[in-house]
Amino acid sequence: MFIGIAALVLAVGAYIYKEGLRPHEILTRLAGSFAFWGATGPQRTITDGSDSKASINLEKVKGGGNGTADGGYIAGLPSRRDKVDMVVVEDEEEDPTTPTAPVKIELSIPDVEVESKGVRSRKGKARRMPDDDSDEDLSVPMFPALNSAQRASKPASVPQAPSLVVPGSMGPPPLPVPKLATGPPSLALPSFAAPGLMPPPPIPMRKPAGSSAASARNAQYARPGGSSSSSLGVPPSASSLAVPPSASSSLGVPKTSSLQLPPTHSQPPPKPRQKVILTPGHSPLDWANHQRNLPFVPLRRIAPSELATHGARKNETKTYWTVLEGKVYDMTPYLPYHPGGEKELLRVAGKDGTKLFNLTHPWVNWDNMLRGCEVGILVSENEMLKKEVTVDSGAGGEEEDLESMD
Ligand code: HEM
Repeated sequence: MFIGIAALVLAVGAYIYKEGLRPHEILTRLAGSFAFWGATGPQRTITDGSDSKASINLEKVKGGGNGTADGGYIAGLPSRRDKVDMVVVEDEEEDPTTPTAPVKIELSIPDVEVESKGVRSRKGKARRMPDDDSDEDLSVPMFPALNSAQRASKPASVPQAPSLVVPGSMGPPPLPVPKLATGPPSLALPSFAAPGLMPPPPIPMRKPAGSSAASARNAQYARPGGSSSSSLGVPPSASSLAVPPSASSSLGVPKTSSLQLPPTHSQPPPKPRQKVILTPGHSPLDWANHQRNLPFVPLRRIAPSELATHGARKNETKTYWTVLEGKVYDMTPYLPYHPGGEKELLRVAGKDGTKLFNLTHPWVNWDNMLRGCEVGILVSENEMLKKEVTVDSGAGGEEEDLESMD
């Protein structure tokens, strides 16, 4: 009896020392302990009168002299917390001071959301709660509570039943957690329980290629025969980082190097700029000023045959026309202002230049730039013939019809 009391006092002292409790905290916990031990019979029943958020925090108060590592019984510390943190069950046969009868702790908490993860014995082995009358996971979490990494590695807990029974002698099967020290009582905490010595979080594993949405997106860039860039998840834009063949050969990089990204043929290599040196006074700003001073030309219908007479060759008119999206422009005054040079501009003289224009510089606002150069709209030969018939029959003027078409 005396030894038992001494051991109890030692355990309490060690517990207070370990927890660094202040006097008022000790009193609070003691009060909780008395309330817990005040239960009668071998079964300890803790009932929270409230109907929600009631919980119990069970901690060891008696046993081998330290808080968690070696022996001792459990102190129930009812509190208003949301979770049951731990239930530590003593191995009865190792502590002669405790009754030999199995001790059952029953928590009767109606309508309480209790999250429990497991039961840890005095030797540190976590035990699963035996299947109760329900198939829910009733195990209580170990103390200290699992860290986020440990929680993540466990299956999600299910809501707890209002009644929680912890048999003292017949514990649930052990959980795969590190074993606690079983030597003489000491204040040494197990590695996973020591503050600041929590196991590091698991290293995030990179998902295998092909399983993620990103790799699925990259799959569309994969070459037909399959390429290393798709399996590595390298976006096609990264191909610009590849060593060009000429450089790699001069650097002595073997062409079959696995480090070299495969060449992509999705886009042709960019052409070097072909801007010409314009004669002074022919800058874009000069053209803007010059365009304002161009004489107004009444718009009219123009057939392809007439357009062809304003081509680069066999041109007696000495004016050069082109068509952009159905509009006929006399680009003669613009020739010396064209940043790409007269020669390039004359490639579309006498024909529709829309396609070549858009292939070269689709960003250029031709409609604005050539507004003063517009001479008419392109119509087919048939339409020109019809119109001539109409004009001959005296049904209105040609220019009026063109305006109504606009
Ligand atoms: C007919 C109306 C055209 C207009 C109003 C026009 C206007 C322009 C303008 C404003 C630029 C400078 C673009 C810039 O700096 O970003 C330019 C550049 C150029 N244009 Fe045109 N252009 C025309 C037709 C053509 C055609 C038919 C060709 C034939 C391929 C052509 C070939 C070029 C070239 C090679 C450049 C130099 C591109 C560069 O800066 O690298 N242009 N043009």
